[in-house]
Amino acid sequence: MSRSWLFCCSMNSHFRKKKCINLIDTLSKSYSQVSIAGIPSFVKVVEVGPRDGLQNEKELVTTAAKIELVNKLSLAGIRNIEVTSFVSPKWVPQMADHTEVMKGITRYDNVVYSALTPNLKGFEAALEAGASEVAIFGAASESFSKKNINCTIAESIDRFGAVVTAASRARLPVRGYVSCVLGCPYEGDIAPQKVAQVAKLMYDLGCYEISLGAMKALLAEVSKVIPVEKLAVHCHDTYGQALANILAALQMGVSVVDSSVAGLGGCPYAKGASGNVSTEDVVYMLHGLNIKTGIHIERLIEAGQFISKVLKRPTHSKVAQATKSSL
Ligand SMILES: CC(C)(COP(=O)([O-])OP(=O)([O-])OC[C@H]1O[C@@H](n2cnc3c(N)ncnc32)[C@H](O)[C@@H]1OP(=O)([O-])[O-])[C@@H](O)C(=O)NCCC(=O)NCCSC(=O)C[C@@](C)(O)CC(=O)[O-]
Repeated sequence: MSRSWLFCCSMNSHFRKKKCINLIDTLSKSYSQVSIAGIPSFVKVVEVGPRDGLQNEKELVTTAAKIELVNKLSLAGIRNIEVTSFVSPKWVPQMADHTEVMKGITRYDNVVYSALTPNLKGFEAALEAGASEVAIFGAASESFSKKNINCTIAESIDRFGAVVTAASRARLPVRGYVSCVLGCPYEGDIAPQKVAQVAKLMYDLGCYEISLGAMKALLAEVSKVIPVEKLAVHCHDTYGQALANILAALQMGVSVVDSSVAGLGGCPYAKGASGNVSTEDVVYMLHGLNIKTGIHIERLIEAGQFISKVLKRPTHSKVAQATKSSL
């Protein structure tokens, strides 16, 4: 397999571009002989790049570039895109243009355009701007909750309750995030039982899906209180373990994976947390496992190249790097 790859990389530029993409497909298909028991046949990929990926950028990314990124991701076949967050611009200046971005994107019927909403004020603005889904975001760590949304876990559940009630009235689905599921940058280890407790509170409020950092022990605990088909995994690649965790989660029956194009991202209130796992690498692995996603990897790589150029930095996606080095 690696020999074919090297061969591909030594071909002339135009031919190489097309060929390498084809080779990605060929390589992916060749994995289809590898069967792993219990993994799902389709995975829903939730693209968080425009929100989680960009929120921590110091230099303001233009509204036009954000809109173009979302449009490119829609065209790449992504069906769930987290477009922005309706949070305080004093807390996250990069997301201050949430309304313009949400209103400026081209909408496709079969794509869900979601936004983070920490409280009722954020929810009302997201609804007015046309979000098709919202997400509330809590934490399994008291310290992180305080740093990130300026309230205790118990207070956050009260605020989220108000958002879920309003969303239900407006018939908008609500997704729930639990941060710090594999440890907290301020508190260190977090017990899986604590994660399960917070996840259950959010699930009981009415979230249709709960997104977690992945890991076997953790999923075993949370899936005791929430059906596994209602769980999603949201991995940052801080320790280079994201794909391994995602694979472990797939084997445990999880079929929703969050990721960020070009591996953009990091939470501004999580010290040292590097980017999310890149969507290109996740999709490449999934296709390699013969799991369907509906995503066109070539267009996805182009979307990643677009935003990396805007940010003037190389992509973090290994698949995009490998493809680019052969262009
Ligand atoms: C939650 C608050 C607002 C509380 O912040 P606060 O200061 O406690 O809020 P407040 O209710 O006291 O209001 C203070 C000011 O904020 C305004 N305000 C109040 N709410 C909003 C709103 N929704 N939109 C816009 N403005 C708002 C409000 O109107 C007021 O304005 P002022 O009178 O001073 O001019 C703040 O802490 C905040 O915005 N935090 C967001 C932090 C954030 O976005 N973090 C990153 C996302 S989480 C993440 O990345 C993790 C995740 C989800 O990806 C999963 C993972 O990777 O683990």
